[in-house]
Amino acid sequence: MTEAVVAFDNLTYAYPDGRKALEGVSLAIERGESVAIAGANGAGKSTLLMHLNGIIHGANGAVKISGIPVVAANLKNIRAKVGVVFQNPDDQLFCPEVFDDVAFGPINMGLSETEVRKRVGQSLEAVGLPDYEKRSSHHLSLGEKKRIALASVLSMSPEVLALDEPSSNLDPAAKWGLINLLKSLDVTKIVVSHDLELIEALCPRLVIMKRGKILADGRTSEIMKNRELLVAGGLAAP
Ligand SMILES: Nc1ncnc2c1ncn2[C@@H]1O[C@H](COP(=O)(O)OP(=O)(O)OP(=O)(O)O)[C@@H](O)[C@H]1O
Repeated sequence: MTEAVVAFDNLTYAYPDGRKALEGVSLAIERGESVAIAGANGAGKSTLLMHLNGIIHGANGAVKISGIPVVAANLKNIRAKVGVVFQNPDDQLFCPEVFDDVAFGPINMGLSETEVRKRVGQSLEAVGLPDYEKRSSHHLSLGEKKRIALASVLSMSPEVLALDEPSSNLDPAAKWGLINLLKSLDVTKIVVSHDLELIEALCPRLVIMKRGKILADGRTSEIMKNRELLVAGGLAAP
C-alpha cells in the first residue's frame, strides 16, 4: 500500500462563534496525488485546508502529515512539509520586495544564505518569473502576485502543496499558464476550486463537500458524468 501523506481522521470543527464548519471528515491522500476539493460556498473547503498546517486548530479528530500529527508541538516541522497558498495573494505577500517574500520560508527554516538564494532563484524560475527578485510584491498584476505567492511556498520544497482557488480572477491565458505550471510540479496537490475546467485538467480525484461533510470522493472523470451529484454538490445549476 502507498503511504498516506495527508490523513484527516473524523475531523469535526466549529468556529469560536459556534458555527459548525466540519463534521466527521475522513480523507486519506496518497503521495503524488492531485486531489480537488469542491463544493458550494460555505461547504467547509477552506476550513479543511487551514487544518493542514494548523492555521486553525481545536478540532475533534486528527490530522496527520506523513504520519506526524498536526499539533502545536509539531507545527514548525509540519509547516515545512505543507505549503498552503491562499486565495488572495495579498494575505501571503507582506514584504517590500519579491526576494524577501520568497526567502521568508527558507530563512525561517534556518537554511544558509547560499541555500536561501538558491531556493529563491529556483522557485522564481519555476513560476516563470526569474527576474522579479527586486520587484515590489505589491506592485504586480494579480496573476503575477499569485505566481509569487506560489513561489513563496515552493521555496520551502513542501511535500504537500495546498491551493485555495488558484484560478480565481485570472484571465484565461494566466489560468492555463498556472494549470500547466502546477501540472509540471512533482508534489502532492490539494486544490480547492469551483473551476471545473481546472479540476478536470489537473486533478484525477475529486472530493465534493457539502455542509461540512464529504458528499462524494472518486475519479473526477466519473463524478463529472454524474449530473445529479454535481447539482447536489453545488457544482452545476439545477
Ligand atoms: N471565522 C469564521 N467564523 C465563523 N464562521 C466561519 C468563519 N469562517 C468561515 N465560517 C463559516 O464556516 C463555514 C465553512 O466556511 P468555509 O470558508 O470553510 O467554506 P468554503 O467551502 O471554503 O466556502 P467558499 O467556497 O465560499 O470559499 C461557513 O458556514 C462559514 O460561514
